[in-house]
Amino acid sequence: MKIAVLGSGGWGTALAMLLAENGHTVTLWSYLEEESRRLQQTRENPLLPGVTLPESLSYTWDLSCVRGCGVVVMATPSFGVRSTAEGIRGMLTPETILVSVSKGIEKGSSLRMTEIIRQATGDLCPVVALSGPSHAEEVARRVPTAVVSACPDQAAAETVQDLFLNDRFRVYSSSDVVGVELGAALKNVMALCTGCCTGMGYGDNTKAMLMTRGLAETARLGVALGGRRETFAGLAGMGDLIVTCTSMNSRNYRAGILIGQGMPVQQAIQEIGAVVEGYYAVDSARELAKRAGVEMPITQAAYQVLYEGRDPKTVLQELMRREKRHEMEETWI
Ligand SMILES: NC(=O)C1=CN([C@@H]2O[C@H](COP(=O)(O)OP(=O)(O)OC[C@H]3O[C@@H](n4cnc5c(N)ncnc54)[C@H](O)[C@@H]3O)[C@@H](O)[C@H]2O)C=CC1
Ligand SMILES: O=C(CO)COP(=O)(O)O
Repeated sequence: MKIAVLGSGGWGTALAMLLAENGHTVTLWSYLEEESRRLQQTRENPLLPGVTLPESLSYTWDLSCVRGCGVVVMATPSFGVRSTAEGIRGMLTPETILVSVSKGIEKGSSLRMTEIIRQATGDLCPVVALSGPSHAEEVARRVPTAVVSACPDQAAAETVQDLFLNDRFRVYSSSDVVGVELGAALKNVMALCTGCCTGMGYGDNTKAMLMTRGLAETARLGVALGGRRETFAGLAGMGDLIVTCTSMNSRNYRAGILIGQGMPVQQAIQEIGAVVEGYYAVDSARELAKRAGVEMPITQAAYQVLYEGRDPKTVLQELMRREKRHEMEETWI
């Protein structure tokens, strides 16, 4: 299969490697010409240390590489998804399958990634979300990993499942694209929160509390927006939450640690040197929650720290002092 991967950050590069190793003809598109030239010359991506890119990969910074591709993988940061999708409109056919691997919710519109792609490309092709606990650094090193391929069009989800599957990358299929995409976007917010508490010197108890209650509020929003409750117990929900809130590979978790240690938010994001999606998602998630009438106290707390400059210790104290509740009093898995 001829495949274009759009976005040569850590994740786009790791997935292009995997698809090339699965025998596909893969072109890796970079947003910046110099990034593409550097990849071609060095066959290394500094975001994936110690990894050599396969010889069979092709590189370009020209979006017309999508012409004639059976599958196009959208792997830019969430804020670049709309413009990249608009750039390939007119080069697709109804048979093309688009795969979204970006994790976020668009600022302003509060649309999920597959919704943006469908809108920007004229709703011509099926759009599959591929998500789950999968740090690029580990996938590139062939560490056994499992993800989920989600689309209401089951045939498209299964085509993508087959393309990516191999003996170190296991892919499940799902029809719950809403649940899968919201789990992906919100776990980044929770990783910023758990990182922040780690940075402030709190321990494993605090981390487990935020992860568990964070998943509860994520599922509450997801179900209100049409996702399935069970999805949040799966790879794109609990699975990705675990990997992102516990790994030093996580950009969100590491940014949270720096913020918890007292570094200003923008400086912490700069310091990470790769996209910190939770920063963008928190604003849109808060907006979605408001519209759906869903309570999301941890997301709200994250917003106050990230956008209003409030002291994280005070915000955590306020979370702890909320009115007492029954644990299972609301929608839960
Ligand atoms: N890195 C990882 O382990 C994983 C990342 N993801 C998701 O994949 C997406 C991409 O993440 P990474 O590869 O880590 O990002 P990254 O930060 O490594 O790479 C960003 C890339 O985007 C390009 N870029 C910057 N602005 C752009 C724009 N306006 N339009 C298009 N491209 C632009 C940069 O040139 C760079 O190549 C994110 O949504 C992330 O949440 C998902 C699973 C794993
Ligand atoms: O989505 C990811 C792992 O599944 C990557 O998480 P970070 O963006 O926090 O590194």
